[in-house]
Amino acid sequence: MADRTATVVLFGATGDLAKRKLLPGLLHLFHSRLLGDIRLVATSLEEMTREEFIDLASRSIDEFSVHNRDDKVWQAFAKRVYYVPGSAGPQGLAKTVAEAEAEVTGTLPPQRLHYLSVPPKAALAVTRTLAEAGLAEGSRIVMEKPFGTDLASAVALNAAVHEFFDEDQVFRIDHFLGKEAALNILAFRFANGLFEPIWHRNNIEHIQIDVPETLGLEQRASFYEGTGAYRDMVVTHLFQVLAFTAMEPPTALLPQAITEEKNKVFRSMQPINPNDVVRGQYQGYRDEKGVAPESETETFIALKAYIDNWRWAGVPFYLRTGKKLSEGQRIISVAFKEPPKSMFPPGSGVGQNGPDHLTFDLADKAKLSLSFYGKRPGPGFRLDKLSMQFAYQDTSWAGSVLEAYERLIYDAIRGDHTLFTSAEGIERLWEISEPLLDNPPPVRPYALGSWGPNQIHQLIAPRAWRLPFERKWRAPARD
Ligand SMILES: NC(=O)C1=CN([C@@H]2O[C@H](COP(=O)(O)OP(=O)(O)OC[C@H]3O[C@@H](n4cnc5c(N)ncnc54)[C@H](OP(=O)(O)O)[C@@H]3O)[C@@H](O)[C@H]2O)C=CC1
Ligand SMILES: O=C1O[C@H](COP(=O)(O)O)[C@@H](O)[C@H](O)[C@H]1O
Repeated sequence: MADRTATVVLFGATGDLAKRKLLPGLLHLFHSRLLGDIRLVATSLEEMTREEFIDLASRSIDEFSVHNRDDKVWQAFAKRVYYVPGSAGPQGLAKTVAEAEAEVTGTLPPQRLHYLSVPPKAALAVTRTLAEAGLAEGSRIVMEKPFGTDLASAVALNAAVHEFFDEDQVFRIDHFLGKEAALNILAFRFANGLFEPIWHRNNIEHIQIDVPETLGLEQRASFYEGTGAYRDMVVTHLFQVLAFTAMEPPTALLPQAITEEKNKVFRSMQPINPNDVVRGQYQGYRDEKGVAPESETETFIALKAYIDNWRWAGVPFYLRTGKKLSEGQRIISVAFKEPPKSMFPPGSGVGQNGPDHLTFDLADKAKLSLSFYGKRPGPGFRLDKLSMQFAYQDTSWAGSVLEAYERLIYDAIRGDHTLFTSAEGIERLWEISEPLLDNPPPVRPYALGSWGPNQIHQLIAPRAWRLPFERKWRAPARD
């Protein structure tokens, strides 16, 4: 496959995601030579020339790429970039793709990958355009989340997509599943004999999946107003991460095996009870450009979820995410049960700093830590919370990390579905969301830079949110 060329047709090429992640990611894939030659056919609603788009791409890469730009590589890539506005219609698109592929050599035709980086409401129109342009057959299509906005729309969207594309051509992307740190959950759980034997309700008291953001709307008000934090982050990323954390050992590192185990988790999830949900809206949100003055869209959500199976019955999973919060973090905390009896006398410190935790930090510079009680040196028996920590930055692999979108585009071009989500899984997640979507609790205001509305403490009591950490992570040796 490495020498098979690819044509990436990027819809929504002038949008936020394309500028921040996809254009820098495609340049990096081209530079890394993981794939054969790449052509990019960019398209959006904006009327602009090819030169103007290349200029936009160049500026985006300068601003957002995490890799150093090599000018020679950029010049070579820019020659492979084409632009066609949506107004050119299916024929115009087909013509530009033909032009882009005209000089491609090789025994096999280029693998076409259509990336739909467009708002959910535009996805269907784009699939129709592709079919009318004769670009559906033999191609692969990447669909961005959220896949629909509720069960009915997800079912309709899947059915409509299947009119033009077979399921094996469809790659529903969830970039959290492409993050190295998320993949490391699988490695940690299933490549070691250490933790899996205790990874269940007998030993685990609760789990937190906490993804606060300091970011605001970032010029995405029109998208966000109709979406909100639950659809933008929970029904997508946080539930997918939950599935990696909770699933049974898959029989193989293969798409069907992984998808089946994730779907079993989703099937076992109890419907989300609106009484177990706190919705919030940051103060000033309604004054943002593009936001309705009486908007009820939540910019924050915290909830309690249950997986009703043998492994997890009765273990609460607390999920939290929101905009304009105090810190940007992506943390999974696994809280272990405390020992049933303690020989240590009151005042010795045992249990005073919460339970033992295994913590996955899903940041780009991923970390992992295990906290436990240990003895403080000196006379008597004073206990304190200690931890063992691992950071990718401490290893010689730090430079090998592929950004999540790079990894997933690479997989999609090669036809590997392992890290993509299935129609069945998505529909089940909308199904368990119905009670909440039908009957959402009121949105409560929260201060900018806070951790959300006060009600979050009642939601988790008698436990406590782990973020903010009182104790700092050890700084990685290398940065
Ligand atoms: N931004 C992010 O951080 C992330 C976004 N996503 C997902 O990516 C998708 C795009 O998001 P984002 O880039 O933020 O959105 P933007 O609103 O910034 O960009 C959307 C792009 O789609 C184009 N577009 C809009 N309507 C149509 C249409 N009917 N036909 C063709 N093109 C159209 C827009 O063109 P024009 O500008 O000319 O109107 C624009 O280029 C969404 O599904 C979102 O959920 C997923 C993960 C992260
Ligand atoms: O999908 C989305 O994810 C980003 C957060 O992703 P990250 O990789 O930067 O953590 C979020 O800001 C955005 O609202 C959402 O659409």
